[in-house]
Amino acid sequence: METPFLSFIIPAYNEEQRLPPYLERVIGFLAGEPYSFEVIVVDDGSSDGTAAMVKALMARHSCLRLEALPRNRGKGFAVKTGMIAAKGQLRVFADADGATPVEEIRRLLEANGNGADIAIGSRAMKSGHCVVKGRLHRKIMGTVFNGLIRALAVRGIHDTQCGFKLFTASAAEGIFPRQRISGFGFDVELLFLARRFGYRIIEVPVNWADVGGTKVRLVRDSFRMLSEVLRIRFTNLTGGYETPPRRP
Ligand SMILES: Nc1nc2c(ncn2[C@@H]2O[C@H](COP(=O)(O)OP(=O)(O)O[C@H]3O[C@H](CO)[C@@H](O)[C@H](O)[C@@H]3O)[C@@H](O)[C@H]2O)c(=O)[nH]1
Repeated sequence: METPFLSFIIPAYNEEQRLPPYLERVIGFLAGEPYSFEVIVVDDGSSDGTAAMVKALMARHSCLRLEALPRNRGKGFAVKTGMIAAKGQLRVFADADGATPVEEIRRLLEANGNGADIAIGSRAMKSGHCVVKGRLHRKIMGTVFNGLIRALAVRGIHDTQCGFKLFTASAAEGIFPRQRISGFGFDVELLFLARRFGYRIIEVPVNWADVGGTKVRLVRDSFRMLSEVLRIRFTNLTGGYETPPRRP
C-alpha cells in the first residue's frame, strides 16, 4: 500500500518559548515514521519572535513551512489557514505547547485506518494507557463547557476542545472552507459541520498534560466560546452554512 503524505499543522500565537522544543520533537518523530510529511506553523500575528524562530529552523528542516498572518485572527482562523494550505492526504493539527505528545498521532492514524474521516483526541475517555494531567479548575471548566456543547451543538462527543485532531484531505476540503468561527469555539463548528456533512468521526483517548503558560483567559474566552456556539446554532437555523459537499 502507498504510504500517505501527512501535514502536521501548528497554530502559534506568541510561542517563541514553547514551540521550538515541540517542533524539534515533532520533526524528529515524524522523520522516523513510514510516511512523508510537512510541518506547517501558522503564525497568528505574533508580537514576539515566533516567525523569526520558525524561519531560522526552516534553514535546517526542509519539511518545515511558515504561514504568517499579518494580524492576530484567533486559533480557529489559524487552523483553517493551515488546513487549506496543506497538501497532505492526512492533515493533523496540534497545539504549540506539546500538551499531547506527538507519538499520540499513531492513535489518530489507527482510527483513520478503522474508517474515520476525522479522528479526534480525547481527554475525557478513560483508557489504561492514557494520563491526563491538568489543574482542577481547568478540569471543572472543561467538564462544564463540554456538557453545554454536547447539549447545544454536538451530542455524543466527550471532548470537543482537545487540540489534536486528524482529517482526511477530503474531509478537510469539505469542512474548512465553510468554517466561520475564528476563536476557540471553532472545534465545535468543525465537529458540527462534520456531522451535518456525514463524515465519520472517531474519538480516541490520548495522553495530555497541562504544561502551563496557557493563552486561554478563563472568563473572557468562556463567554466568547459560548457566544460562538450560539452563533453556530443560529447560522444553521437561518440556512447560513453552504450546501454540504457529497461525502465520497
Ligand atoms: N492562532 C492562534 N493560536 C492561538 C491563540 N491563542 C492561543 N493559540 C494557540 O492555541 C493553542 C492552545 O493554546 P494554549 O495556550 O496552549 O492553551 P490551552 O489552555 O492548552 O488550550 C486548551 O484549551 C483551548 C480552548 O478550548 C483548546 O483550543 C486547546 O486545544 C486546549 O485544549 C496553542 O497552539 C496556542 O499557540 C490565538 O490568538 N491565535
